Amino acid sequence: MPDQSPGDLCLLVVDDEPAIAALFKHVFADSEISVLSAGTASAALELIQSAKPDAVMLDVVLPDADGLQLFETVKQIDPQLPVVIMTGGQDGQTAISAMQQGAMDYLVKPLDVRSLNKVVRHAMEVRRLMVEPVSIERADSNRTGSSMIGCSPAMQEVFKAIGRVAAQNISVLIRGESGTGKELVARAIFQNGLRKEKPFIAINCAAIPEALLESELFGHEKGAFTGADRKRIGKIEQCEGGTLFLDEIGDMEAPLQSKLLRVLQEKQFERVGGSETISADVRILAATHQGIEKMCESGKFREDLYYRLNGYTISLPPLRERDGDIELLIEFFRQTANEELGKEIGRIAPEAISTLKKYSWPGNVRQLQSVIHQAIVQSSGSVLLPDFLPPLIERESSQPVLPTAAVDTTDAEPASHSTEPVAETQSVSELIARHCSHHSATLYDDVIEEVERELIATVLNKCGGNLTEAARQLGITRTTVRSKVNKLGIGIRKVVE
Ligand SMILES: Nc1ncnc2c1ncn2[C@@H]1O[C@H](COP(=O)(O)OP(=O)(O)OP(=O)(O)O)[C@@H](O)[C@H]1O
Repeated sequence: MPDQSPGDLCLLVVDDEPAIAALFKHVFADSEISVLSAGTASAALELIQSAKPDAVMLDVVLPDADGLQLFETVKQIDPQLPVVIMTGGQDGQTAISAMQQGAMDYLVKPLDVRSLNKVVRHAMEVRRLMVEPVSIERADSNRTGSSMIGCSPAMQEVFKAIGRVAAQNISVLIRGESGTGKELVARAIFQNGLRKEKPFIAINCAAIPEALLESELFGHEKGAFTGADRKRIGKIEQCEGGTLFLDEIGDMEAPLQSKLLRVLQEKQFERVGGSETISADVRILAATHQGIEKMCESGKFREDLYYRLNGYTISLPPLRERDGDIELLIEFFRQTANEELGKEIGRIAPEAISTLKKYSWPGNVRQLQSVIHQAIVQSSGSVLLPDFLPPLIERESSQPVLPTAAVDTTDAEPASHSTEPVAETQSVSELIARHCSHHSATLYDDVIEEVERELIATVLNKCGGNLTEAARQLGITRTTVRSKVNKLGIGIRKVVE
């Protein structure tokens, strides 16, 4: 078995054709994913128990067993292990049966590197969401998984609410601005719920175009629309008995809202283009950063669906309203960034902490995490000084505090905004020189990330925070702009969709 470092992910490829395993080994050669291979079902079962892979690629035809039978056994050993079925073009029915039995996805041979890469990375993320424990308020050094930190009264209420609601089989609506920790809450509910041994599937409704979202959720029959050359099993069917997390539910369009309502009320649905009624036993957790009540008033969101989803609501406060949490989170992210980057920044200078505390954190915890990470990348020495913080933080913190009404709030109408580029005006060569002077081992990623952050913030600023217009000017989709804003922790006071 290859050496595996603790943070490494492990993929098991089960196929009797050595060329297939060789292809996977080649594709992930320089990555954090180590590839193990098995040519028979019995070898696969042994490796699943001994090496505990994070995902399995499974050929349906094996010399000593039928792939689908093996899949059933794998499910009994570990029902949360994502399994991707690999089939020849003519095995369509097998792939469908596998999906109905709960396989995560399938790939048709000959495999193409792009879709293989995408499916494997998705499987790893699905596994992470299911098994990475979310511990509440424990930031100790033996941590494995994500911690949810917070000592503020508002977060204490959130922790209590998670405890109250997790073991009840009801829908939960999780509300809060972007980056406040909604996904963490969803995972904590799942992990403490009655369905914790069953799958947890997350779907970001804003990240998938409407037409695809319907078939992603409900599946489709062959010929349901142009391009539907095979029957497809949707996430609701795959998630049978489990928990489905619908992130950004406010972005779901009306026809889909009706279909989802039926799943909640009658526990039934039909695949796109199908007439067979399928029963659905899923617990729905939904999240939104939008003012759903206003969307109900304006007819954009079905009121009956809102009431159904809102069996219980957990509202995450924005970071700027969490007294005491910023210091805890700064310390937590200092430790995690040190571990991740192999740095030894022992403490954060009191001036830097006070600057960070004065900032309004429109991107919430995600933005704070990104700022600390970025500052630690750039720091030399053992103390993080204010000089290593992005200029925007210093600039805003030295100004009088803005009234709360001027910043983005979940229920506010899209209005005025203020999006600022993160870095001071500088030439690209200055930016590169600055990064080079930190002798980082992630120079490429650091520079590209800063350029991306600067570019997107500048264009958004120019477009008055209008994501659609910014996307048009940048030549990328609105979904991509939005996910970059989140990922890069770009501070926006107001997003205009
Ligand atoms: N209380 C917390 N303690 C530690 N880390 C946190 C906390 N809240 C959020 N985070 C971290 O911040 C990042 C963003 O959290 P998460 O994705 O859960 O936010 P979100 O509200 O779902 O965002 P979005 O609406 O943009 O999807 C994650 O890396 C998460 O681990």
